[in-house]
Amino acid sequence: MATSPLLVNACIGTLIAVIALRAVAFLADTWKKRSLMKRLSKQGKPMPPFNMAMGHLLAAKAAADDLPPEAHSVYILNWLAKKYAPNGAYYVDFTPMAWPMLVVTDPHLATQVIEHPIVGANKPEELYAWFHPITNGQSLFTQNGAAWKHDRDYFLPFFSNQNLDASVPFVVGQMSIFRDKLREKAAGQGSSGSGSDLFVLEPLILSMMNDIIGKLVLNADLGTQHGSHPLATTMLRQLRLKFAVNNPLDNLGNFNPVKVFNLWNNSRMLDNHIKSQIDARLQAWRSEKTHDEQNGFKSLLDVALDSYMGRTSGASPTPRDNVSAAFSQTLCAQMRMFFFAGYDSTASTMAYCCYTAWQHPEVLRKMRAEHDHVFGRNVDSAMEAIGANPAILNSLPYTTAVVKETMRLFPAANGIRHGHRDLVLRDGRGNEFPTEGCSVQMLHYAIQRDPKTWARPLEFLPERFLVEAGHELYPAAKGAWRPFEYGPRLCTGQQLVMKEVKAFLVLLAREFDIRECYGEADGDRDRDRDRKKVDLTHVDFEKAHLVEAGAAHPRANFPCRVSPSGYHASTST
Ligand code: HEM
Repeated sequence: MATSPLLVNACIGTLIAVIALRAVAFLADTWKKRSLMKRLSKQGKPMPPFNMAMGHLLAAKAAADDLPPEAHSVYILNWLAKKYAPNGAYYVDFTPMAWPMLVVTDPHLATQVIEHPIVGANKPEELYAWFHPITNGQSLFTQNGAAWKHDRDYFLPFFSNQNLDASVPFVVGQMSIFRDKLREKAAGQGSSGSGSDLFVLEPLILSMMNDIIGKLVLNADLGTQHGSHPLATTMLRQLRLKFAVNNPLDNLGNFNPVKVFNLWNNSRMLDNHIKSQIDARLQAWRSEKTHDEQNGFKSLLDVALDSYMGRTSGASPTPRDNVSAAFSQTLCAQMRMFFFAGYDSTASTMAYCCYTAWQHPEVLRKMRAEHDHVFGRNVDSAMEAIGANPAILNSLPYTTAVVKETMRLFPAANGIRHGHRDLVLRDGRGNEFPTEGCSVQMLHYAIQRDPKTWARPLEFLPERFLVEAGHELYPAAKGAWRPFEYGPRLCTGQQLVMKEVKAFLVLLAREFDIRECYGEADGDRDRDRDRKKVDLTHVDFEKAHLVEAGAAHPRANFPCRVSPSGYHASTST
């Protein structure tokens, strides 16, 4: 049957109308944002050179051109801050790549943000689109108000110290598998005779963290340290796609239909995996009704199902017997978020600890001595000791300082809030920074390397976290160290992270020597570039500078060689 020309015309007409309407809405929105920046610019507020057509995109391009090719966008913001934010904050508008922002690089101003009763608790709406490929729905990262409080209550019991400590034996068990892999590498003694063959460390850490978080969050045995698992590989593929381009001007790639399809397809696969795990845990929950309570820790998913089904919630007198479709959808998005948040930034922090600690022999010496002191000289028994008594991890002040100093220099994330007309930030000299109409981005990288706050800011000095106020190394401002942010929206996983990273260092520090091999790994890259050297000036000369891959990660996945440290042999005399 021939299609009616009228119908075809109607379809084409509708399509054109939809496209036109979207274009008009887009232009109106861009105009509104540009007008705000123009007004702020006229008021003399600090910002890069502005024009109505391009906003600050040309300034971003100038910054990006000055940076190594893969550098994380925090370096663009930091580069602009050095030029345009003499008083600790500046405005930028990268629409349509990002939304108008007040970028804060001063801890006093950041403290005003998170202490504000409205702004301190509110995330910008636009963040939803950023997280969408990862979560496919609202999650604690993006929710606000009653919805955020309501959902958060499902998950908080998981993060009790008691439950986290109960998970530690499992965590160290997975770390031991990772340790065995490093032993194999170290025993291999590569062709150079100076440690293992060159390899990239971060994927091994990511697999370990996948397995840990798969269990802690989803009660699933992913086994990625022994082989691949579709949940982990799909999440990784999704992150790679999302961050395939990191020059702000290249982000137009998001309009590429193939990329859009692949993002959608990965998202569908992630939903299927998580939903089947929710169903599996629901079945387990039902059958456990007639069995004993679980021993040990409870996974985040089990905790949430418990709360929802009314089993542990005094608020709901009548226990439910099934999950609603709406709750299932919410839970799926939250689980996707927790899976990502749980493994990605922690793995990055662990890789950075290997980069920082092993480059500083004196730091390594002190950390090893602390481990000897707390665990005795038998390296193998330390993990058992931690499993048997997780609280022992609280007796490691120097190791804690190493982790904190690493997170100061290489923060995996940032803090962001939604501005409000009631909040105008004020610095000590009376400069004012209205927040209405902007997201307020607290740039951890800049705040944590600010020379006004930190003595010798680019040096790796764990001692700064051990000295008293008044000491030269003591940070000169409250809120200067904020990798987990502060206030009501601070990181829910902070305690878990600290336990995991400290255990990780106890596992590695005395047994291995780890040598970063960026120079060697870059040999090929530099040859490809006709030996044109990559300029590291604006990434503070860090070979392992941050790149965008979910959370911020060390460039090139941290190429290194490992070898047995011979530590105890050398200290036994
Ligand atoms: C090194 C590891 C981690 C770092 C550096 C980190 C950093 C952060 C930061 C900076 C925020 C606040 C964002 C903002 O203020 O806009 C945050 C929020 C959050 N983090 Fe983490 N995180 C880490 C690991 C984890 C882990 C292991 C989990 C859970 C398993 C987790 C769960 C969350 C959640 C749920 C939020 C949102 C809190 C809320 O708004 O209620 N994070 N994280």
